[in-house]
Amino acid sequence: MTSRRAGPLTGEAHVPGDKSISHRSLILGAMTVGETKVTGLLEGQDVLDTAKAMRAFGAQIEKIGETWHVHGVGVGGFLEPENVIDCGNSGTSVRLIMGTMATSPIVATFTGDASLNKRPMARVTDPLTLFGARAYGRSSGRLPMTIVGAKEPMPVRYATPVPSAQVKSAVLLAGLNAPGETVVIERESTRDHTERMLAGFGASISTEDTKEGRVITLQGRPEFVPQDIVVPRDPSSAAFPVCAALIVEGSDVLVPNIGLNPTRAGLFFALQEMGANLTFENMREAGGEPVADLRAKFSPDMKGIEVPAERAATMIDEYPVLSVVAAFAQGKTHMPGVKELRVKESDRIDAMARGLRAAGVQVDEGEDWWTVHGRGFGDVAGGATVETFLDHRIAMSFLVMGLATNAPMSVDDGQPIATSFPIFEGLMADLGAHVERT
Ligand SMILES: O=C(O)C1=C[C@@H](OP(=O)(O)O)[C@@H](O)[C@H](O)C1
Ligand SMILES: C=C(OP(=O)(O)O)C(=O)O
Repeated sequence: MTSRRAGPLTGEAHVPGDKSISHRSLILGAMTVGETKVTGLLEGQDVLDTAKAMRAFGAQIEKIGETWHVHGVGVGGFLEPENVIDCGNSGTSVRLIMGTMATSPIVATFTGDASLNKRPMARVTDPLTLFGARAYGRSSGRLPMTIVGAKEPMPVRYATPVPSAQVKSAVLLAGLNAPGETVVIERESTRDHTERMLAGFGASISTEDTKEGRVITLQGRPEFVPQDIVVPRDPSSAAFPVCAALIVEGSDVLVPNIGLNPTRAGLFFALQEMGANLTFENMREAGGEPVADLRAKFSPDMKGIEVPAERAATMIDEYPVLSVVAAFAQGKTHMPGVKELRVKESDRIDAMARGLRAAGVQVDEGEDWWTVHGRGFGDVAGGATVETFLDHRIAMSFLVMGLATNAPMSVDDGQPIATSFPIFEGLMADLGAHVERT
């Protein structure tokens, strides 16, 4: 796919439902006897892979009109799947589902695509073995992997060694079918959708900020109550039209109804610190989460910033597109504390650095940091074809970049965009962007 400079971006961008909340709606619905109804579900491939997996464990899931109906089997009621569970490109699917089944007396084998089969799974299977589960994967904890669920699970107290909502969630979901109290301690707070949604389904869960970090305590074997869930729109998807509007001359784009949970909204504060003309309109509460309409306007005078390391977890998926905006700002944007970017769908520091350099932007990097040397508006060459390594966020970031570079930008593979943002191409075209299949 190729993108190139055109007129201003204008109008409203209705981005799809939140990916994290969509996965959790299906998984928690599958663990609940009765009917959970979900509207606004992200129908990206990652979430569809979670739906397929939940069916394999015994849940009934169907879409009628605009509503997804989930009939679950109850906590501890999972059936043993008859076949290998293919989670495609989705780390969230495989890690959360491994946790969910690890305390049931069943066996399941998981696999994924070439990207997912390279990603580390020991971070999840290490705590799951403490519950009594066993894991047999490829060397260094890679998929394909078989999990033998614990017959008599024990509750667990676990301090997560990496800042990861997927690890935290896997442990909490496993703790649902262990008798007694499961405790997760995270030094740096990560997205808290699992905690909020577990409470919504009726689990007894509490969170306390201590000097050890955030301590989350869950009582096992709850009686879940089916829910009606309205999924808010995804701030991680909103990032793309927002950042595009900031760098395309004359733009003025409204991105309505975006969830601004503080554990997710770090990018927008970083952009404001850079001097972006980005405002939150109509701030309100929906489903217990802060929500706003984002208005982004062309911002030719942005400056590079130091992004605080402690903010990393609140914007972890947004660094690729932030680095694109940074290329159009004056001065350096330094991004420390981001080692986790190296184990996403691709090594995102490496993938972005290669593409940015090919487009004429200087990037310095270390194991857990990187710095983009901004060239200022109007002075970014572009004209490169970039390898995306099966990573949707790399593909979308460079397509956004090409809307403002002097020469067009191309990505070798636009296919992965459908994992999280299947309507990206049409939505950008409706705003006036030139994004084409090549
Ligand atoms: O829990 C989740 O829904 C997610 C957690 C994050 O991953 P990590 O837990 O690996 O940081 C994020 O990158 C991913 O897109 C979704
Ligand atoms: C990291 C991501 O997803 P996952 O870990 O679910 O593959 C992402 O969507 O940017």
